[in-house]
Amino acid sequence: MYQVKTYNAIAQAGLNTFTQNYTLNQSEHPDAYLIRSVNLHQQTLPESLKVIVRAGAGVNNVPVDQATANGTAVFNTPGSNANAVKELVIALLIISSRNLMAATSYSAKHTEADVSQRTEHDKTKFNGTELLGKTLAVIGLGHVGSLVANAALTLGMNVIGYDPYLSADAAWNIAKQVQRAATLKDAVKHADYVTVHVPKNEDTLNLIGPDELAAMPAGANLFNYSRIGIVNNAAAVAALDAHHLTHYYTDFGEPQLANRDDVTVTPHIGGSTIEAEVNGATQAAKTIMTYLETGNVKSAINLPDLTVPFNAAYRFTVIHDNVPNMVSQITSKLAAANLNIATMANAAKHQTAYTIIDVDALDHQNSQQLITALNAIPAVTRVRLIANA
Ligand SMILES: NC(=O)c1ccc[n+]([C@@H]2O[C@H](COP(=O)([O-])OP(=O)(O)OC[C@H]3O[C@@H](n4cnc5c(N)ncnc54)[C@H](O)[C@@H]3O)[C@@H](O)[C@H]2O)c1
Ligand SMILES: O=C(O)CC[C@@H](O)C(=O)O
Repeated sequence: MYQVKTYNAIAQAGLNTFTQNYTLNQSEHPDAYLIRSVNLHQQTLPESLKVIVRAGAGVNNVPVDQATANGTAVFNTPGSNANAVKELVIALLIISSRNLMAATSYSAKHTEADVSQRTEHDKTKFNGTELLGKTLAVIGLGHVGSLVANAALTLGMNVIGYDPYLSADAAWNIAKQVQRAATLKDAVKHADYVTVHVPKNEDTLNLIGPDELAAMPAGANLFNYSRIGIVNNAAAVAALDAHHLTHYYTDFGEPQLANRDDVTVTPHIGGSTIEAEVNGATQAAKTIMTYLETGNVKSAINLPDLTVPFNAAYRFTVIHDNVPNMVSQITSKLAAANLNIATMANAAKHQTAYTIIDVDALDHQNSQQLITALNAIPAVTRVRLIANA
């Protein structure tokens, strides 16, 4: 029986994906965490923990280095909530261009008689502009950014994209009418609207700072539905005070953003739709089951891709440092245990490597000794033995 610990509100429909081999929130020694936004940075990860899956995109709340040192795989659920963010950003573009916040609350301030007499007179106060023909800069063209860019094209906008790290797979998702900018400043220099869809990491902290804001034309509107810290909020507030920026929309609050008519803070609702929450939880549950039951890895944050059909009776998986001579050290332990290898595969990503070894026969004593011997190799961080179900 595998033990899963959940944090945050995880959609029940997703949790229902787990088979009867899984129990939820019943053990002090979980094999897996299924999380959303909980901050795990203050936590010491339990030794039992083999995998963390973030239902959603951002893993900045996960101590990935600590997880790697603990031999814990980290995954997210790429794209599971991208459509939800796209729809929210498109809604905000329309809200922003048509002055809809003020216009839709107009009648609440008036009596019935007022409303009937004054609407025609007051309508001029709510004049807006159209998105047709306006320019949108999309910074980051991954799961969310590509959907936003394509949707904005259908509204008749000129779309400029900037993503120096765009993967070949992601590039296939972007309509050819999206113009490619060579630099971030080039992307924003004619933009009426700028929207940021990049991961939060050391390189993207303050990605939109004073210089990038200054590069935007006067009157631009800025959207941060990625993470706090990617836009330098102090610089954004200064640009609003100088009336250089018209409005700043973000999903992430901070005291300096409160009580301003030119700032809209939504309460981190980018991925908060029923559909996205079910998608994320379902994808996360499947990822946990695949990893725990087969050891196969696809698109982990801290492990290389390695998928081997599981046809043998038993599988050893070994997470280890990416250093020379590991494969021969591992195979020598198997040879010492008199084990015949049916299949073996190894892959590396950055400082970490991963080895899968399948064997057809194994007795209990043999297996325990072998696990101890493999764990004794200094660069090894996690050894697992999986019996084929
Ligand atoms: N508000 C929410 O609730 C919500 C929901 C989903 C995602 N997000 C956040 O949105 C962001 C994007 O999510 P995603 O699913 O599209 O991620 P993704 O990994 O699919 O795409 C990110 C893209 O950013 C690009 N990129 C990285 N560094 C860059 C840089 N310096 N300049 C330009 N591009 C850069 C990458 O090449 C990639 O194509 C993440 O920060 C994620 O946490 C927020
Ligand atoms: O769990 C959430 O609602 C946040 C989702 C979002 O921030 C993400 O990174 O996917």
